[in-house]
Amino acid sequence: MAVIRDIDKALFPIKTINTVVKLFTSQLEGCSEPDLALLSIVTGLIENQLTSRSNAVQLPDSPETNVLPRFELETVENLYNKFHLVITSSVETNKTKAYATRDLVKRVSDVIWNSLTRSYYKDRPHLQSLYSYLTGSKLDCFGVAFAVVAGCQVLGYSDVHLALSEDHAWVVFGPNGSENAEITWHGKGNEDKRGQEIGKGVSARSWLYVNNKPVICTRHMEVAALVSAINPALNANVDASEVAMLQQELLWLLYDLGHLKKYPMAIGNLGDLEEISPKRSDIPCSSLFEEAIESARKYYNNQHVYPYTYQGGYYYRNNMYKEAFESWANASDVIRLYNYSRDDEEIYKEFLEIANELIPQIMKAESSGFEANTILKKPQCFANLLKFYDGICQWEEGSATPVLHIGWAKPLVNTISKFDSDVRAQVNIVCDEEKLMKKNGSYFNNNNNNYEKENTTVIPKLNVKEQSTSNFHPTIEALTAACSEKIL
Ligand SMILES: CC1(C)CN=C(N2CCN(c3ncnc4sc(CCF)cc34)CC2)S1
Repeated sequence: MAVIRDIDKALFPIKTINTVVKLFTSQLEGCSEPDLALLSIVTGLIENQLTSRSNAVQLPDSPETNVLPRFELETVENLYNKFHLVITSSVETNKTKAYATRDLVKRVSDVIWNSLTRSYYKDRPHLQSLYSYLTGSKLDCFGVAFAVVAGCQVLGYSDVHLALSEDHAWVVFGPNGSENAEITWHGKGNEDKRGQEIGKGVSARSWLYVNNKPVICTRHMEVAALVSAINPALNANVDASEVAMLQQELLWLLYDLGHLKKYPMAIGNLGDLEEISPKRSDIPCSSLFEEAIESARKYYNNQHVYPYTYQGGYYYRNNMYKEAFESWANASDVIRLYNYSRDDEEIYKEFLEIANELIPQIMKAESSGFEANTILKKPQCFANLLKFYDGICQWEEGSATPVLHIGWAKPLVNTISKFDSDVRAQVNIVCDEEKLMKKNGSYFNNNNNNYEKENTTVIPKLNVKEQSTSNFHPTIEALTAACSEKIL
């Protein structure tokens, strides 16, 4: 029989957000390993109760007094014991080995996989927690990965950990996490590769596997992943504010304990929540977005895109268009060195929205009134715009699947031609050859981490004063030339 510690039982029935924070603190600080199953059941229970139709929208006042519906210990204990039973009854528990094996990890994945509802809408919200698994036999792709790691924790394999890219999850296991395995599906209509090693072939060059720089979680970072995966959405437009407040309080707890240092997306999630409802005046959301970028540069050799799109989105929402262009150019600087593959739809949609929705809206806003400080007069903005497009062109280069199509060209030409020729004439990008050595062995195989060395940044040197040829992708070269002849 599984046992929930007495110190945690004393916190039930849970009635306020602060009590949940105390439970997490007790798990994160008070014991050797936080109990993933317990914490996922508790957050899943609260999220599902507060985002289901039956719940009227109530405005919370504060974590201390914020009243939640009562969550009884018995409810949690029953689900907790059910998970332990599902796992221990299906996988032999005469644990002999110190480390997990590929066979063991695959068998735990099979237990979860074969107990899911036959067919259901996989992208529905609120399918990420063990509560969803245990009460509805439904999990999304992240939820399956998390359940497998929680299952391996139940079996006593402390070497099995969650590995996270920006759009996929798998596990590492064995001595120093030297082994890895797929344990869930990815995307639509793709055969799952469960049990296999992580992409060795072409997929290793796709953004989906972040050039072998995934976030490798500790148990505490797996708690950060389950908290990040909390979804406060009541519907497409409204969030349940108590759930959002709970997520924000738990992310601050994890941040203050240092467990977000190597987790850029969790820092970005906290930044988004802080922008909506600031809780810590000493740490503005803008500095959280910067921290996420610094973390990705320091620990993941700047191979992650989302830290820059978190920041770009923030600047865009706050009408800081010059800064948004710089963030998006930096995002493009990351994607340029990957090969586009069919597994990369999520980041494709991200760049498509920036290029064909956000930037055109900015150009419209900037060329409507008599903006005194318009970005249309700023060479730096034009330069970052070209860098943005050039990175996408380079992303396409050498890829089996094309990225750009005519739908990209119209907004692109429209945007470039909004800048006067005298402004465009001031721009010159001197690209660093090493940076452009795309796709040959050295960049993808070298381990010299350009971002670990202090202040060593390998980025195109931007010199907006002198004239000189640039090494743009031919498409950008042609478009820029066409602009100069005012053909467009
Ligand atoms: C700038 C954005 C469009 C805003 N939200 C973004 N995300 C929301 C939160 N996301 C995440 N947040 C924390 N951890 C993870 S692990 C993962 C891969 C599947 F397991 C995704 C993800 C994904 C990215 S990127």
